[in-house]
Amino acid sequence: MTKPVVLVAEELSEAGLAVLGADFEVRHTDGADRSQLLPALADVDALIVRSATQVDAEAIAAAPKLRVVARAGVGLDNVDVEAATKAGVMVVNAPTSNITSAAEQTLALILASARNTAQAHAALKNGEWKRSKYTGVELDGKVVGILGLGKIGQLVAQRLQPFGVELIAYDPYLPPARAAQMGVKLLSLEEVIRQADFITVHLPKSKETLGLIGDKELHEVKPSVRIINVARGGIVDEGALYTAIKEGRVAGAGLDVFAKEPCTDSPLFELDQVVATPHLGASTHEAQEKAGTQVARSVKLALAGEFVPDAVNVQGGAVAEEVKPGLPLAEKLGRVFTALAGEVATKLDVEVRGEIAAHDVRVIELAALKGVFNDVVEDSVTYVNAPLLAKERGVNVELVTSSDSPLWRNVVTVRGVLADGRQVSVSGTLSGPRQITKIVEVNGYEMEIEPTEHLCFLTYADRPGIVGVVGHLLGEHGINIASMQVARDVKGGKALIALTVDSAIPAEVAEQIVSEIGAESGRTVDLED
Ligand SMILES: NC(=O)C1=CN([C@@H]2O[C@H](COP(=O)(O)OP(=O)(O)OC[C@H]3O[C@@H](n4cnc5c(N)ncnc54)[C@H](O)[C@@H]3O)[C@@H](O)[C@H]2O)C=CC1
Ligand SMILES: O=C(O)C(=O)COP(=O)(O)O
Repeated sequence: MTKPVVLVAEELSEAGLAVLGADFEVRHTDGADRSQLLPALADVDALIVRSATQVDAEAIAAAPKLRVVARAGVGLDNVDVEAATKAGVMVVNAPTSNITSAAEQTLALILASARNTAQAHAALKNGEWKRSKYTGVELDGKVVGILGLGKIGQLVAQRLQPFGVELIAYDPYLPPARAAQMGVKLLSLEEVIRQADFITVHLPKSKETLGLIGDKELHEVKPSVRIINVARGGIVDEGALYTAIKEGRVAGAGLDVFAKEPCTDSPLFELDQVVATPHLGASTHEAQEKAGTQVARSVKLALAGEFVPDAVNVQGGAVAEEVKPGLPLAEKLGRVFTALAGEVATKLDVEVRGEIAAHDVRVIELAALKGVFNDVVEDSVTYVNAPLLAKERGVNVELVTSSDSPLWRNVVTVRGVLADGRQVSVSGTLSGPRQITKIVEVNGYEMEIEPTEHLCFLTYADRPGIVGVVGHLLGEHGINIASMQVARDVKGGKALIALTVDSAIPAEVAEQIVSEIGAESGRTVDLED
């Protein structure tokens, strides 16, 4: 059997590679070099990157087998998550792996900026003993403004507390009470900018944050302000910062990140007030070990078809052990539903009843949707793009849960309303100690069949002789019946035959059966992949 291919496009820790182990074919490439990256993507199942590889729509299109993109770190601004989602590709990151390192790097740059450490060091190594030129400022008693009080912003706040600073922050998405618990006062961006002696940026790069600190803002700061950016280049406009420092409107800056990286020739590097590092926030042994092992674990889970807690483009929370067996069941029910419906429903309810409903079962809804669209679209359908496909087709999906399940311990139902108002439903359960998949209801008829690869459902007017005709016609075409069940609403009313057969029933045979028994509907379902 060929092993899944994992393409490592940037440096990954030895510990991360060790977690991948021998079950995968691990290949390496230089992700920053497009001429290497794009051809290398042709047959890979997983891609591992850091910040230097642009995983854009072009890269995703170049990887038809790709199932997961793993970012060994935090920022996902180099990954087109939307394009990945459309292609059904899972995106994961390692959200806590390097936050301590990034926070410590922030402290290093705040202190270095306050005390001119780097500049004095360079001068001394150059044979210059200059003391007054490098007179700095204390942190004690100063106001530090944190932009983005998320994971790293909070670690920075904690670490700054003992320095005797006053902490203020701008983060409209954080409850003020949470900030207050940490001794941080939440203010508007304008107030933070006006009051701070140090401004430290810990925002994600997005349309809203790009250029957030630009020329206008840099005209409103205290001239003594020092600006630190260990988040993403471009959130502080580099041109505006250069001019502000040159004009004495900003006292200094500590920069780890740049709008375009690698960056070796920024005009900012000419300024003595600027201390800069080449995106080293996450570059510690500890952070790299954590990032490498976390993403390697996620890649393994993703390629094993398991739910991945760190996936950023899969809805739903952690999956309880009790819920896991329900996933293939729900997927199968989704496929049977589409075969029965013959079209995409306008309204779809995924009902989960019984003991498992006590858990977070949102993933069951995903699995059902995956099944519903499996035979509808050409592209591969995954937990990632299934909700998107439903949305694109205007299907109104609802998850209904209830602890009440009178007949079965747990039962999952996929119920839909079609464009002409018809209702279609199929329910299933996992039965007995061996947890055998059973279909227990179709369109309101109770039954108990084991869904094998080939199924057939016939609805007709209840009368004698039908089973014989169906058996005879199938026999004539060499199709062996594995099981058959007949259910009806009332004697002489509407009846349903559910069949499992050993080989696919060709369309013309199904049509012949429907016509000979005058069936209201006949649906065949082929569940093999
Ligand atoms: N220099 C380096 O090597 C590293 C840089 N980073 C970067 O640090 C930044 C922060 O990372 P985390 O703290 O882990 O992220 P996070 O998601 O935990 O925190 C971001 C905070 O920003 C806030 N926020 C988001 N959009 C906002 C907006 N438009 N206006 C105001 N606030 C907004 C959020 O509410 C959140 O509290 C990211 O840009 C990440 O890429 C992360 C690790 C290492
Ligand atoms: O994790 C992040 O967001 C970082 O900026 C770290 O980037 P890196 O993995 O060092 O290229």
